[in-house]
Amino acid sequence: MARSNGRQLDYRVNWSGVEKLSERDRIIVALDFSSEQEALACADRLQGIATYMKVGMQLYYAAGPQIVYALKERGFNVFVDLKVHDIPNTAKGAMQSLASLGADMVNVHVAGGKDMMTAAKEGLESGAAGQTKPLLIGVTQLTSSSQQMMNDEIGIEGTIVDCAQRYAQLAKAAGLDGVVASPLEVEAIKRSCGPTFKTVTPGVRPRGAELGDQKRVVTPAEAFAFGTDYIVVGRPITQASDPLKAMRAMVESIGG
Ligand SMILES: O=c1ccn([C@@H]2O[C@H](COP(=O)(O)O)[C@@H](O)[C@H]2O)c(=O)[nH]1
Repeated sequence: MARSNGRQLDYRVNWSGVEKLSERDRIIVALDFSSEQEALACADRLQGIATYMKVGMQLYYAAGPQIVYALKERGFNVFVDLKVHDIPNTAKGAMQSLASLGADMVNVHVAGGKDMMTAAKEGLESGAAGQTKPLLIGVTQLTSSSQQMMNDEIGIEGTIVDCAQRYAQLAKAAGLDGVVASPLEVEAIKRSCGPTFKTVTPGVRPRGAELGDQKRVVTPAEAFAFGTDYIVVGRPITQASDPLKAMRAMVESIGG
């Protein structure tokens, strides 16, 4: 990801000029492992083909900030996916701490409300102290949630698309850079929040792959056709018998 004046851009500059980030560079690999060794072994296997790694709760709680430094040293962009959701003061403090890691993307739950998101943004800005601020992304509805679960268990009425769109508008009003949602909601989010408001979309599976706990699922090619900025893919790559082969097949499926 190229940067200018502390802003992250969707292109990078190389010897031949300015190059727009390819779809391959917009695949974020979710390193859901329980140790630094396993995570780095997988990341090293994907060197040269993957550029963006995600450190979620399982790995961060096991390996600590060191895993972020190790991935950055290897040249990867890093999304630290800790989904902060707390009172505004605590969310602000969490973001102040996270800002010093050198991550490229961090996130909060939109359900924490506008004050919490605003405080998180302030924390990130003060923690970054003049250095490049990571993208701040809000989680709308988890891709493991179904329409029925959202309505009957959580008690939110209406469709998931409407909910994701409303949460995205709230995230935008709080100054966030984008949201996590399913690719199925990207068109509605882009329509109401504009094309530069980022969408980061898990719930992506190659055709025929096991869905696991994901409920709102599309293929990588479909996700990019919906206009998403980033897809997040974990198990189809990391749990494959040959992660490099799985990654190559995915890159091929989206046209290289
Ligand atoms: O709504 C959400 C938010 C985050 N995730 C995370 O993405 C990956 C997906 O992994 P798969 O193995 O490809 O299912 C995982 O780390 C989740 O924590 C999500 O799936 N949905």
